[in-house]
Amino acid sequence: MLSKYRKRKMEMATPPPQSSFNDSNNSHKNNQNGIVQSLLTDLYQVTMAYAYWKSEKRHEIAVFDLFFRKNPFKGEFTLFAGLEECLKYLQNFRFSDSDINYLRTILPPSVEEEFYNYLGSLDASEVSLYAVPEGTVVFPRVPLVTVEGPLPVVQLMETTLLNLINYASLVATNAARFRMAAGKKQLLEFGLRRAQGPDGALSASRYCYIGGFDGTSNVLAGKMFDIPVRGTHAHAFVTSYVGLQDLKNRILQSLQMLTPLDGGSPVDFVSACIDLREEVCKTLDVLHEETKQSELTAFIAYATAFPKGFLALVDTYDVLRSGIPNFCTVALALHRLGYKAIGIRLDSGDLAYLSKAVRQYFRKIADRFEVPSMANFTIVASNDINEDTLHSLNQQGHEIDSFGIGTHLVTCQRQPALGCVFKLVEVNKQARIKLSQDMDKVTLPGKKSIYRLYSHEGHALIDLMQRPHEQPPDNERRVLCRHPFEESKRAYVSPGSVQLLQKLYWTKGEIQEYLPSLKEIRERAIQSLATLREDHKRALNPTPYKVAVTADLYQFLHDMWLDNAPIGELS
Ligand SMILES: Nc1ncnc2c1ncn2[C@@H]1O[C@H](COP(=O)(O)OP(=O)(O)OP(=O)(O)O)[C@@H](O)[C@H]1O
Ligand SMILES: O=P(O)(O)OC[C@H]1O[C@H](OP(=O)(O)OP(=O)(O)O)[C@H](O)[C@@H]1O
Ligand SMILES: O=C(O)c1cccnc1
Ligand SMILES: [Mg+2]
Repeated sequence: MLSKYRKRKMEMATPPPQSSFNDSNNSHKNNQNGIVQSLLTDLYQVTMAYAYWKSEKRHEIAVFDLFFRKNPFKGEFTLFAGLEECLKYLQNFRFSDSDINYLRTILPPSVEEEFYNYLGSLDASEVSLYAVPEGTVVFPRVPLVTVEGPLPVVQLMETTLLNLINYASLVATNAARFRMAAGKKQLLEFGLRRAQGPDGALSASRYCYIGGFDGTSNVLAGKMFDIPVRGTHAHAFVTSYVGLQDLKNRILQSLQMLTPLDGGSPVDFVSACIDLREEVCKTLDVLHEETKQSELTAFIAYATAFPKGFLALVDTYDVLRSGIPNFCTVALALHRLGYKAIGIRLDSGDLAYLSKAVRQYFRKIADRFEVPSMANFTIVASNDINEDTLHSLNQQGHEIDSFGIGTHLVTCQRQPALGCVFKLVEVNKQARIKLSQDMDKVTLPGKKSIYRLYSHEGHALIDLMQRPHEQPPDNERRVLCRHPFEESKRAYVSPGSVQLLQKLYWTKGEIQEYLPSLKEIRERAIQSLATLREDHKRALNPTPYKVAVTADLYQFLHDMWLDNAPIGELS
């Protein structure tokens, strides 16, 4: 059954009626982040809009490309994310009376009143937005989004669109890298407490899910985005208990009694655990005096509260001498009442060594008590885990089933920003170019059609940009693909299949495409990454994926470059 939040999301896929563009309250609509609104921009966009308006450029039709120049994390791929938020931003794009009143207070008094009337009349109905589908793997210089519309209007959108895409794509890519490192193990995002503010945290939960995480600890993200929420418990829970006496009064009030799964009379769960403790310790070669009774108390309390979901944090005192014997004691007592404990979490120490040792202990318990499933208790690991830790753990061998990852994932500590830019490529059908000493920063002028060429085996081979009037590539024809800047780098490609990368997502004030659920985007990301050869995805020194232009676009670019580059004078 669809949850009510999912249903709301499905409704969002249908564009709102035209009249909704003029609603006065443009935030909190369609589940959109309330901070995302027209004023969430840099002042210079507004001042440029005024200067455009004053110089009668308001009807000029501009085309801007949004792209990045370098893949993050020393990798050779990026996952594109944030598109749905961009479309919702376009739906709501409008300056309210209070926005305009505020702008009056920050712009100079010389700004003409007529400009404010103009701002008040703006919406995104004359704007068209083309984009690569969210969750697609993308590469440097390829326009992820192309926006066409009146020059001042599209200019006003630059910063917001970049803001919505930069972090979303960065953290989704980070998550995808953690996913590749973790193989099929469960990945949980635990970043809320470490993220860059509440909005950073919500974005992280949402886009890590797209990138391949299985769930989040962030409850609000679960509610808003229909992401599975998961969690264990903290050290505070363990250290808050002093000993079994903490439970004594409660026993009298029947609070630590536990009813067997199949019904029947409640049993004294504390005594059930105490009865098992000696034998568990003997099996694990631990003196029962070494186990912390306060920890056992905490575990009993947690298991009584969640007999079907008992997972214990075992590293508060000593994993092997206390945490594991105490966990096994409670797990066996639960088992005798028909319940299955889930497992344990390790949050310190050598996670490879400890997980293997813990697995051995579980096997001993499974053998001794003849409960084979106890060998397979889930082992969750957390504590400052990053991508390299995952690779290292794989090399060492480990027995971890699930990773809880916070800081490194959501803060993208290894590379805290993706450098997406928004560059003008055409005005009134005339191509524009931005030159730079740095070749990588020269823009590709004009509107472009973008294709992904696949091998006969289905691997992505190359992304090809061409001028709009050129014949699209097809699998009947060998096509010359050129490096945009380096003359000697070129190759003929005979594709097995060809995909047009960008779709028209927004025009005439309406969303044009079905907006997939997060789960569907996540699925697309998995499929899109699967088309990428392993050598492009490997962690160390991956092979760059080729991004090319046709001979026609190459010529056009270089002619424009020469036309626009000033000729120096030596003296
Ligand atoms: N087997 C391992 N191989 C590589 N890295 C590991 C391994 N086990 C743990 N780590 C990482 O090593 C670091 C250990 O950090 P640190 O020494 O601060 O933690 P700790 O002392 O074990 O625990 P804490 O300080 O949280 O009580 C963590 O980043 C953890 O993810
Ligand atoms: O390590 P991260 O990848 O950020 O994952 C989240 C961390 O948050 C929790 O404890 P917290 O760090 O708040 O306290 P602790 O380190 O003292 O256990 C949890 O136990 C993890 O260690
Ligand atoms: O549920 C957990 O174990 C959890 C949640 C957030 C941070 N650290 C751990
Ligand atoms: Mg920690």
